[in-house]
Amino acid sequence: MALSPGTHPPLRVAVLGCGVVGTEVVRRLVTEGDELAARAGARLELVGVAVRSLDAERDPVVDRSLLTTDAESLVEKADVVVELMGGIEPARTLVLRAVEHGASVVTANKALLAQDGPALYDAADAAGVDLYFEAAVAGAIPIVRPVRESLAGDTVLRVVGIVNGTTNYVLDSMSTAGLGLEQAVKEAQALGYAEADPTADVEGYDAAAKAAILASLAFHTRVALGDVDRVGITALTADDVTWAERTGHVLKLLAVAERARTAEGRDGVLVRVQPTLVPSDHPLAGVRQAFNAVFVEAEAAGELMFYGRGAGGAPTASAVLGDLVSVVRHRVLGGKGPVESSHADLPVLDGGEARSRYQVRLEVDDRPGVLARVASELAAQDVSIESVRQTLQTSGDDASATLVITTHTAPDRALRATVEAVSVLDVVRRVVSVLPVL
Ligand SMILES: NC(=O)C1=CN([C@@H]2O[C@H](COP(=O)(O)OP(=O)(O)OC[C@H]3O[C@@H](n4cnc5c(N)ncnc54)[C@H](O)[C@@H]3O)[C@@H](O)[C@H]2O)C=CC1
Ligand SMILES: N[C@@H](CC=O)C(=O)O
Ligand code: NA
Repeated sequence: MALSPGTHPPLRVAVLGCGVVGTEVVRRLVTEGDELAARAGARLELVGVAVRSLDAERDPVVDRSLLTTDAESLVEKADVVVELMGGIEPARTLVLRAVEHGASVVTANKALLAQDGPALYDAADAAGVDLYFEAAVAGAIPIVRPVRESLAGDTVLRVVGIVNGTTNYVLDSMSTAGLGLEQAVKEAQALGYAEADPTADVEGYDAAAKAAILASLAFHTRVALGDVDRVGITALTADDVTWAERTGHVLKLLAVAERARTAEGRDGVLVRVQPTLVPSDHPLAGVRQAFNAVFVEAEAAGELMFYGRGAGGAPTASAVLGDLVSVVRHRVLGGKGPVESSHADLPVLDGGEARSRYQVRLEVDDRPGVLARVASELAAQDVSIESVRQTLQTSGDDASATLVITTHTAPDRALRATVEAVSVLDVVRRVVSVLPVL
């Protein structure tokens, strides 16, 4: 059956939040109205835009007569609610209220989904409406739909990605333009990439929320923000970036979600976000500025890679509008999108079970026997060394050396124990950094 906007009454769309993404969603609703109607099978009538302030300066594309500060009443008169306010409350209450009133919901709010996803899915399921959230992970990149639908017949083994545009922009600027962290974050904010509070970006919470969503979809298991082992980028220094380059790597904040088996044979999933050394010839090393990329490894499909703009108003609006057309098509033709799939219910394993190669950088005394003592601590934990690089520094009479040790794959737990043992050796002045290597 062909979709015809002429035969279906218009569907009422409410937009909650008119910031970076909300403004771009409104723009496309206004400028692409005919085309969207033809694709969706009904006109999308924008019935209101919930804002905090009616007087704030706004892009002229936003019709001021549609603005309201009464979001609660707005959601009650909509067929589809597009939540772009961010944060937990009042977004959560408004989404639930929308669903209770029979509206489908499209949201970009990864923080809310990673905290309260199951309650929202349950409510949408009970009400027989759609909950779509492509924009919540990696902005414009289609990744939620491929994992949730295209790979529904496969077994996903691992998902590895750069899923936060702000931190990728910051690390890229530190490496290529020599910017400091603070200045780079300011630029990312000005470009509309950062969260309202950029701490969510630089401390890795935003990437962790996205990792939790991807892991839930990929492994048919509920994974929440608190299940994700998370390290942000705030402790990284210009020196870390330089050393990464010297050793043939690029520093990236990576999200990794994978199936794993413990030494005792227990199956589960591991989900972590951490600064990682990516070999410079790896495709993820070439992901620059605020771009994102996600690798998916599945049993039958093999390796898949998704790349594109992970942040910014217009790219994110693209994903929101795609969802909007999908949920409207369901309204027009009947039917519903996928519901939550959490039947596998795998345990989320402790981060200590993760296995990786590591690069450990130490500042040590420059005297005979130092390397042997450090190496024997690694051997004691069964961590084997792949390579060692030593650089001498002299300042007056003081001679020290930087030791960069790359290990073979080792359990995170063993690596941590090794680093602790090494750090108290009298010849070791400082453990400068410990980073996993992809
Ligand atoms: N900016 C980006 O690149 C991306 C953002 N997202 C997500 O999209 C959502 C929106 O992000 P942005 O547009 O960047 O944020 P923003 O901070 O630019 O916009 C949010 C807007 O919502 C308004 N708002 C907040 N609470 C409100 C309330 N109670 N009532 C009415 N209005 C309220 C704020 O005043 C602000 O104008 C967030 O969930 C964010 O995580 C997702 C992907 C990319
Ligand atoms: N702040 C986020 C926006 C997109 O999700 C980011 O920087 O990636
Ligand atoms: Na996406």
